[in-house]
Amino acid sequence: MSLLEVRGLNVVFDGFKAVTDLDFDVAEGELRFVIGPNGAGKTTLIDCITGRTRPASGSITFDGHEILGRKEHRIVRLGIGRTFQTSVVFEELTVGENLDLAASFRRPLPALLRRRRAYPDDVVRVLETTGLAGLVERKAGVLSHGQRQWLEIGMLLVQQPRLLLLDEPVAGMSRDERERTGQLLVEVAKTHTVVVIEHDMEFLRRFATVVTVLHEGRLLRQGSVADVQADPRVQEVYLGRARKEPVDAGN
Ligand SMILES: Nc1ncnc2c1ncn2[C@@H]1O[C@H](COP(=O)(O)OP(=O)(O)OP(=O)(O)O)[C@@H](O)[C@H]1O
Repeated sequence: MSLLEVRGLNVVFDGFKAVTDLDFDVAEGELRFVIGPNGAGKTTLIDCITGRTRPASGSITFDGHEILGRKEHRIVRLGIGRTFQTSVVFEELTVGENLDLAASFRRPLPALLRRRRAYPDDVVRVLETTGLAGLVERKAGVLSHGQRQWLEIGMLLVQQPRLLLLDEPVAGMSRDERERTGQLLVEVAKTHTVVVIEHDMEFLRRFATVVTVLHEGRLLRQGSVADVQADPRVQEVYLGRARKEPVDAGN
């Protein structure tokens, strides 16, 4: 049984079919990449999984339980965390405070109200995983773009989700930042299941194993990076429509 199973998903916005008959499976421990040109339905898929958008029909099970129709905060509590394309950090708080606040989601109220001298173990662990330990007292508002993205991933990790859904985590990053992010995702995927929406083909070639390609709300292709790049339909979709980044067959 897959950790996440999407079956026959259909999403309609004012008569426009954004997602059509989509099946999508992710096994526990996978690091899965989802690509597709603008408007392919990638974010809509994540919105359905997280309870933000209600589909017209279909089924989504997480660990065998139907989650369609559940409220967003209940889905978070089941262990599904997501990042957004826009940032959600508190700029006036430090890196440590942002993580502590995110972690407090799992703590009882008395622990929240008590002033602590040191950060709790889960926060310290995530500071190390994300490479932000040296910036713990830095205000989030002055972080670089990459550091801010790592903080957001950290804010998910302290909530101990089983499944992380990341929406374009390397968009706007420098080459170095992309490399570090890829390594972070590989590290995170050792203990979590991770689904990453990403356009950057170089990043995919470097870090992806299985890639799901969506196009106009449907599953176009799923396979290894090499399979996906060699598929003429995928090339057509990217070369013919997106024109942003050709999917070349070689490397
Ligand atoms: N709330 C909404 N109301 C109406 N149409 C919507 C809504 N949300 C998404 N859409 C439409 O549904 C389609 C799929 O959008 P979605 O954001 O899922 O695409 P995407 O693959 O994530 O694209 P991008 O790479 O541009 O983020 C698009 O045509 C979009 O305009």
